[in-house]
Amino acid sequence: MNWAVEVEGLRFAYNGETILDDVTFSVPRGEFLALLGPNGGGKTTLLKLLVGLLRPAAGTIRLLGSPLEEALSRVGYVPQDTNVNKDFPVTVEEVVLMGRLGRGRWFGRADAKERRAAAKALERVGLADLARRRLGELSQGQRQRVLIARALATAPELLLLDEPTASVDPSAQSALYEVLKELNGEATIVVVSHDLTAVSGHVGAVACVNRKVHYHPSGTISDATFRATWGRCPVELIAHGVPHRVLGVHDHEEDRHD
Ligand SMILES: Nc1ncnc2c1ncn2[C@@H]1O[C@H](COP(=O)(O)OP(=O)(O)OP(=O)(O)O)[C@@H](O)[C@H]1O
Repeated sequence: MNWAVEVEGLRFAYNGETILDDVTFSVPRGEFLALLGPNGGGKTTLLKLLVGLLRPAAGTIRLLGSPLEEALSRVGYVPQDTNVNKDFPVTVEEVVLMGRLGRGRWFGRADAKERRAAAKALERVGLADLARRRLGELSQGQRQRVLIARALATAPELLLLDEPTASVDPSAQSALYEVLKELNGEATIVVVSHDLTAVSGHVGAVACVNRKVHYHPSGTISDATFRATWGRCPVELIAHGVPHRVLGVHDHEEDRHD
């Protein structure tokens, strides 16, 4: 099997408090995987481990068939926190170019090819008109889209996104998932999301993260896993009409939904 992500026996603790415990799962290349789970379950921590921002206490991580450090140049990462220093004088285009240029190069020296790649990435997230604007002048949702464009500009083989649509309005949200779906033709995608409706329409697989990781290749979560992850049957999490392909069939559904 050709794997995009291989995690084995992963353990991580913050200040002695175990956040992820003996986590083992693999993601095949070409997958579109959503990481779901309760607040504080460890989703962001897991992504940070996958891009080498945190080091595990135990276990191994391989990406794209190579040890993590060797693969990172082929991996794109969109972090959750898009807050920037509003006075930092950097334009939208420059931020996107930062994704493309290697270490030791200044973004002022980008050549025409790199600028075209940046422009194309901005176009894909619907921000072509804002290329010359200062990042600090943008709304949070727009900044989130700039960070996605920065990751797209590197043409990653594996793209990891941490709640990329958290501050994006509903129409831009589905547009972004369409972009991700299109990109999925070229890259394996792992996205953290709380938006089950958006997730259910687009992803192929889901993984529930809460100290452990339960991977579901078919995109269906069983009632037992839901309980193990959220600690209860989360009937209130089920948006009406969300396909059960993602949510699975719940014991109480017939009683509580009409
Ligand atoms: N820098 C840190 N120092 C200490 N504890 C941390 C730190 N960052 C996160 N934590 C703790 O680790 C746990 C997991 O946090 P994490 O952000 O990975 O969860 P999450 O599943 O992404 O949550 P959410 O859905 O709220 O974004 C939480 O209990 C959190 O308080």
